[in-house]
Amino acid sequence: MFREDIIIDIFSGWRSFLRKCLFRVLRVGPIPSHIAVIMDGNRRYAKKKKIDDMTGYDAGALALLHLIIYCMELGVKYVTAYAFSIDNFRRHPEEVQKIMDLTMESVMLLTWMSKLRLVRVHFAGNLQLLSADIQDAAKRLMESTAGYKNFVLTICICYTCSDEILHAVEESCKEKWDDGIGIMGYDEANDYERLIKVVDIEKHMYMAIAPDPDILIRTGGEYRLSNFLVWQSSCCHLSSLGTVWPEFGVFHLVWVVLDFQQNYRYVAKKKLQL
Ligand SMILES: CC(C)=CCC/C(C)=C/CC/C(C)=C/COP(=O)(O)OP(=O)(O)O
Repeated sequence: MFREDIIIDIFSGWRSFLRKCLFRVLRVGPIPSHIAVIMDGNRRYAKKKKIDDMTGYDAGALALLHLIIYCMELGVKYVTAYAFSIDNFRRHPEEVQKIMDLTMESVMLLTWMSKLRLVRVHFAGNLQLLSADIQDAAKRLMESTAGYKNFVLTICICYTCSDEILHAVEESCKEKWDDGIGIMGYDEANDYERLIKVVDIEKHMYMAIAPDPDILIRTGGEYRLSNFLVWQSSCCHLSSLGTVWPEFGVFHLVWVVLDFQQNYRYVAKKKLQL
């Protein structure tokens, strides 16, 4: 479903010109560095449009592609999308296969886009749960784009934040063990001391590649985090939109950024007080 001409089309034409004018105005205020999205409502969109659920996911993937390009134009440096949670393996096998197919297609499209040397692509999650061909293609894409600094796209796949924390704790313990240090220690006063620190855990998180999100958008009218970036979102601006994900467009993005700008000073002050 992804074609290269779709990208060329989004970048050109009068719509692109109007969008750039709108973004220029928006840039008068603070621009978020990192936007994360929970793309909810693809099947509801399909029902509404009387199309099959799989075509709803195609429309969702296209909406994500649009968001990536809008964010690049706006000056947002990091975009993170929740494509597939570990819990989603419990869905109908056809649906699971559809999202895996879309992942493979996106890897191919992003490999084509990587010729532009603009986007660093990162897959965050328990990648061992993916099939061998997707794992290989994803790893190759991550390696080949590792040096690009302009824009970082993270696709969270086979991801839950609890799994991410478990993984980071395991890696931190292994590191201490390899260094010959036990997990708990006692100082001279016999006070309990933690040898695994928050910085150790953060270093081993799948999301260590990006700063914490400034905005977390959830579409589909839900107000839950669904195990997405729970560790990273203590200070981020949460935005729940009633619109279903495939209908998310440039005006929704503008609205969310304006809302973020309105609350910016308050959130920045809160961050300093932490
Ligand atoms: C790059 C890449 C792999 C893109 C993936 C495409 C995509 C849109 C994935 C969304 C995955 C998902 C389970 C969304 C929840 O919506 P839902 O359909 O469960 O929503 P609903 O049932 O509440 O309507």
